[in-house]
Amino acid sequence: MIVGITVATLYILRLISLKGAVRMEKLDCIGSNLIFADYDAVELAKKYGTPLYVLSENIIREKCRKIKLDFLNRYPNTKVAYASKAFLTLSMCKIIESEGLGLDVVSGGELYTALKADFPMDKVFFHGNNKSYEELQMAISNEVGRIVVDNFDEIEIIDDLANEMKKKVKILIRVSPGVEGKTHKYISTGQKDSKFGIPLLEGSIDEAVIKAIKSKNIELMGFHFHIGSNLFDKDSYTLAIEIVLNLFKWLKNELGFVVKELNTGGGFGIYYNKTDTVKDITYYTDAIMEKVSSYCRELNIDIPTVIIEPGRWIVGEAGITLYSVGAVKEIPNVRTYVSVDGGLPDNPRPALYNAKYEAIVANKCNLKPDRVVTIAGKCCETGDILIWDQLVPKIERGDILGVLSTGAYNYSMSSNYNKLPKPAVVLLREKEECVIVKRETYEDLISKEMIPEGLAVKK
Ligand SMILES: Cc1ncc(COP(=O)(O)O)c(C=O)c1O
Ligand SMILES: N[C@@H](CCCC[NH3+])C(=O)O
Repeated sequence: MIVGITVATLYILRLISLKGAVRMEKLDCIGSNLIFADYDAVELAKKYGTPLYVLSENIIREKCRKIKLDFLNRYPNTKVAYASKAFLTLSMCKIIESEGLGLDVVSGGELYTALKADFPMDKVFFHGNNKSYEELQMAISNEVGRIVVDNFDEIEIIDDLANEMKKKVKILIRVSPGVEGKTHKYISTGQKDSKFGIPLLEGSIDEAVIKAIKSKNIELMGFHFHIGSNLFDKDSYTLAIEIVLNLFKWLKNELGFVVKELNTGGGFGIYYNKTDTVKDITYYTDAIMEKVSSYCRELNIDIPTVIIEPGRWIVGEAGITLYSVGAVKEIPNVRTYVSVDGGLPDNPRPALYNAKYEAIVANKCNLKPDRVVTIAGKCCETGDILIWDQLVPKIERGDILGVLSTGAYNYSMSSNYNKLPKPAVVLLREKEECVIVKRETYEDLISKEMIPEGLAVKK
């Protein structure tokens, strides 16, 4: 771990940031090397190889603590479940558990990871728009805190399974409020035309609610919505809250049913690049809590427990990915491609969502960026471009590139396309770094493959 920054370095940093290279928060520069969360990025790359996912435990914990301070401690009857799809390993479960937060899981595999990490099951929210019988059985037998039901069918299946297993299952019903998130189309979920949740505007919700209330095996605790991901405006949350609270009012008046919980999902935006105007967490949470309490008062209904489910906000900025630069190809008057030793398989977000990242040349952070290049991955795909236009200093084979804000939905969405082994994940701890996921080997890549006898070629 590195301690102390020279005045000269700070001056250079200020110069670089003034030139608009990258936002330098959590980043420093000592000599020529990039320091991320107090660790020398070049040394990490040397020690563990590249590509390498690097995650700062301190930053994750700071985020958890901020959420506790600014949300849980300020508002009674609130809960936070970390959306584990953003990044989930056994170690991450331990961090989240020790910070006292809950966990949102969305598959048998995520639930299995939480179970193996001994995560308290009563703090787990089990999501999914197409949970299998096996997954539901797994969730019910392990007594997860809440199953977040996505469709009418699922209520019937849970009812039957709970009856067989002699369990009483606490559920939330996920609704789609008909509010579109201002984000990439592929990560907007709250609109009417969505595969997630029961549409509120169609009346089909009444049937689902009545079915759940009537079941002796189910306890309907409340409702859930998630409008979308990487949102920078609060208005979509408050609009959705109004719509869902009207349902609460209807349930109270028509069925005498008092809703106890409202889960308003995740989706709080983070810093990826200079164009993002990042908001404090309180921008969202204060608006959510203000709307819930004022609108409940207006409707004369009880204020429910409010649950939020941030994923990216907790882990996204805690991660960087380190790559080695390989081929540099200049096409005069067109562009310069700088290829790195990873790409789409370790970060599919640029290709999937046109996500815009920023990078810094980790072994040359003291040099003034003076040219614009395109950072390409090594996959056999034209679309495997990590960053289209990145300002860098002179860059060449052997340089180390750090791509920022890769803590969320990079490792968790990684693949072995082109049979590239997945990178290791290194956790930067208070005193020393630890490998929390080993780098895959070529042997790992074929470890599950089998050759049927008849295919053997005689030699
Ligand atoms: C139901 C649900 N909750 C929470 C999240 C977390 O989203 P984010 O990581 O953007 O906070 C997601 C993912 O989009 C989700 O689908
Ligand atoms: N995978 C998405 C977020 C999750 C969307 C699921 N509701 C992303 O990388 O931004």
